[in-house]
Amino acid sequence: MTDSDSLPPIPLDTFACFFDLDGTLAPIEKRPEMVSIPDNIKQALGTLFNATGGALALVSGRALMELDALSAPLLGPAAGVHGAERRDAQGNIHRTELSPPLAQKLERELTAAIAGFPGCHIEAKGMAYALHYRQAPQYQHDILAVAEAFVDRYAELTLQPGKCVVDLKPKGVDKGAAIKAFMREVPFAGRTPLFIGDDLTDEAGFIQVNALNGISIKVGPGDTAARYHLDDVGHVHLWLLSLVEQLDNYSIKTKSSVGEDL
Ligand SMILES: O=P(O)(O)OC[C@H]1O[C@H](O[C@H]2O[C@H](CO)[C@@H](O)[C@H](O)[C@H]2O)[C@H](O)[C@@H](O)[C@@H]1O
Repeated sequence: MTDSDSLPPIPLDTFACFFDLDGTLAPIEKRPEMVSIPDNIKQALGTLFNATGGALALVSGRALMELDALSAPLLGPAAGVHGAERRDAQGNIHRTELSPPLAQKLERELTAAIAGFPGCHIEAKGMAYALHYRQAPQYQHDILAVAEAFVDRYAELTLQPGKCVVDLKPKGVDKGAAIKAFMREVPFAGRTPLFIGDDLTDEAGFIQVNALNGISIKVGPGDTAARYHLDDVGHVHLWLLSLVEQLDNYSIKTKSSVGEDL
């Protein structure tokens, strides 16, 4: 791992960029609905989207609809729910779904199972359920026990732990598989992948990107497969803005050298 000053140069015209959201583009908040991405960072994402020829995607544990709302006006390729839903560059949506009766049953049963733990709440994402305990960390073990019991009962599900949360998601779904799918498609194919994230769900993405000789960046502390490191969301923002600035400098230089030739 290296510190924020040691990230390699990223020639955007040859890179494909994948960004996690919570804890990476936006700081962690008490509740999911309190999160926002600053306007200048959304603008930077738009600039990077153009500079990569559209090879830029958010890859998040959140539902796709929420990703779109949080990153608007950007509306490009994206993967939500840890990769269970993915919008490719053509706008086609690929979903790993649970049957509607099973999804409704699970939501009912999970809501009942955590009702005895005040401060904990459930985030239903269609094919996955996040059990949040940030407001009541004393229930961490109880919430994990609930999640494990459901995984034992329902063969379709697997656990995805995260920051003060445990997700129950469909088996076979992870951020590495989502990045792999993007990297097979235009305009991602043939480029060098870069993925930046902060949490356990991002580790599958780091492993995939390392296997493709890309750049994996972990935000914050903790064991990781990522090869590079940024300290926190503030450093992620500064680094993104520096990538945009490099583009601006390049275009100023290009314009002035064109001017000299005339
Ligand atoms: O893959 P990500 O984009 O990082 O999404 C991971 C989870 O993020 C959200 O939960 C986390 O952020 C919340 C807001 O800061 C925080 O309150 C919570 O404790 C964190 O776990 C989101 O709500 C989940 O659905 C995502 O899976």
